Amino acid sequence: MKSIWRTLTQLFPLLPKGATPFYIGYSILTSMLAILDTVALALIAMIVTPMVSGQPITLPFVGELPASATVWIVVIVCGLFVLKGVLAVMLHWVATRRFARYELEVGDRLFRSYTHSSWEERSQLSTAEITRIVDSSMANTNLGFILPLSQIPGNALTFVSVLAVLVVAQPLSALIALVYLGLISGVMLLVVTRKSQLAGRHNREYAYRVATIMTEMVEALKEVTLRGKLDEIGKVVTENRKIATRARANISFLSIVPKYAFEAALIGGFLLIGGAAYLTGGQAAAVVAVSLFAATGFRMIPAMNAVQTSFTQASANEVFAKDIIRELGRVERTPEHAEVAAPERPLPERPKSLALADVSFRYPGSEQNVLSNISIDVPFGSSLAVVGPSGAGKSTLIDLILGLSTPSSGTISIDGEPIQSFLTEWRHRVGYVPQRVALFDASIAQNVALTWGDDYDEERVAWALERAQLSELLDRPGGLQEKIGERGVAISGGQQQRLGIARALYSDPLVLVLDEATSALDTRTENRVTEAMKSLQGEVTFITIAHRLATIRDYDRLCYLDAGRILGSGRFEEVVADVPDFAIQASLAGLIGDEPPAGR
Ligand SMILES: Nc1ncnc2c1ncn2[C@@H]1O[C@H](COP(=O)(O)OP(=O)(O)OP(=O)(O)O)[C@@H](O)[C@H]1O
Repeated sequence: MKSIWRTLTQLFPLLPKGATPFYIGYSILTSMLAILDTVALALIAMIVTPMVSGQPITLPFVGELPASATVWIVVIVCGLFVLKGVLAVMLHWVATRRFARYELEVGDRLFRSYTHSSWEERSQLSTAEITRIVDSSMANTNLGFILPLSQIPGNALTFVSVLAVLVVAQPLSALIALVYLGLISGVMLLVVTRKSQLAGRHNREYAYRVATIMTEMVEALKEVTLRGKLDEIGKVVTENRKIATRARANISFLSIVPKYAFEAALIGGFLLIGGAAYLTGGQAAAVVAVSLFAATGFRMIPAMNAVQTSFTQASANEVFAKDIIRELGRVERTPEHAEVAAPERPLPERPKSLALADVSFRYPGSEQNVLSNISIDVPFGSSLAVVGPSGAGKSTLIDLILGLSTPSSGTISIDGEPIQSFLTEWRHRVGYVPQRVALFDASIAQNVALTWGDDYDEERVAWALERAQLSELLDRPGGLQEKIGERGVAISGGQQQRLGIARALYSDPLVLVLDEATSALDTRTENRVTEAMKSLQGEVTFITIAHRLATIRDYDRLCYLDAGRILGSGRFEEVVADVPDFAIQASLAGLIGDEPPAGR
């Protein structure tokens, strides 16, 4: 219980403006509805004894009434119950709408924080984790944690006020009911709440593992199928699902246990209270005590049950509330504009050069620099190729140039102004073609324009496809509107890569960054693509990572990276002359004489 309270008090300050007063107001209104219940029950308690004995009825503030007024009092009691029901439904309707609004707002905040976090932070989260944090965590917190807890004051008040009625009418019965029901409640709270907390944690953890394994399996579906690993994955999924489903079964079971335990307790209460009244006042007293306990117990027990159910539900979902606290806490610590700190300036209309000055970079949590003291000047309109062995830091360098990562030290600037000053526009003007183009289940045009709607320029899509030597796709029956399937399964690897090039060209790039962008193309198609892109030279700046050296033979400048340092830079022949390892590669590629330069 302590833990639930702590979680609730940590959560409230992080929720949208107005949420805390609303939740408190909702709790108070629910509690006030409980008063209607109590008034109705108090009326019943006041007419029970006169009904049995046939004496006149005495009501506070009203005075004495004849026994014939009983019928009217019963009508008033029924009216009060109906009124309470109607008001409760109306209140719940308003509340659920408001809760949904808070859920949306918090989800949006979390998603914005994800999209505005640093590239390194963003790339560490899996699809399953993002979905859980942004979508299901707040839904579960709202419906499974806050809503049940806000019902507790009302139900607790019902219990206390009905008990007060019993205290006035039958103090001994009230004392017995309090001790007896209190004991049962205490045991329930201790056992059921703790077990629910554990089941909630298991459910969240193992359901998430299942979602992660599924995503990984789909990513590697071909290899997994070929190696006959689908059954093995099936077993791992089943093991994890077994724990998750068992946890959900436990939550469901634990939420109904109190209901039956309290119902059984009602019978025990009759025996205890009836027995005590019989021993102290005889049979008539026993009948009155049992009738009173029946009237009050039928309200007290459901109220206790509701309190317990609220605790069970809140315990099972506390783990989601803790997720929200952790994530929203992180949002507070890193404001959403962390990445783009200052108001941005427009990018110079005709920028002259991109300069990296003494740039070093290390990944968060890593002890070593991946790039050290990199200085390069790239005049706009020229071409730069980054070459070097695997793991040298080429892709990391590209991420820095793209403005995705920020240097640990040193600066990247355009005409002397750090790229952070116009980061958003800079990113828009960079056309990036990765090794593996990420395609989605939409039309060719949508994939080229990178849009999930229909706000694209058909002519420009066709132009970009033509430049990328992909006009063949326009001949398909559906033309630009033809769907390419999930992850582009309906087109070949080379077509996927050219579609990536078309996507980069579509956005009118100032710089084209190609990361092994033609590796899946046959030599003829690669030549055609290279030739088509050459026509852009002078207008567009090319920055390319290439292992196939023939593609970058004519580049204005090559930069050879090894272990994060530049070992040589200049035109192709200059790097061949300066870097023995590159000379060997060039020789193996048949781009220079059979032997690497003598003495190297
Ligand atoms: N997110 C990351 N966290 C920590 N280290 C990383 C991360 N990404 C890459 N590295 C490390 O940084 C170094 C440079 O990696 P990078 O991908 O830039 O090399 P590369 O030259 O592009 O390699 P390749 O040609 O094989 O693609 C490697 O040692 C790699 O293990």
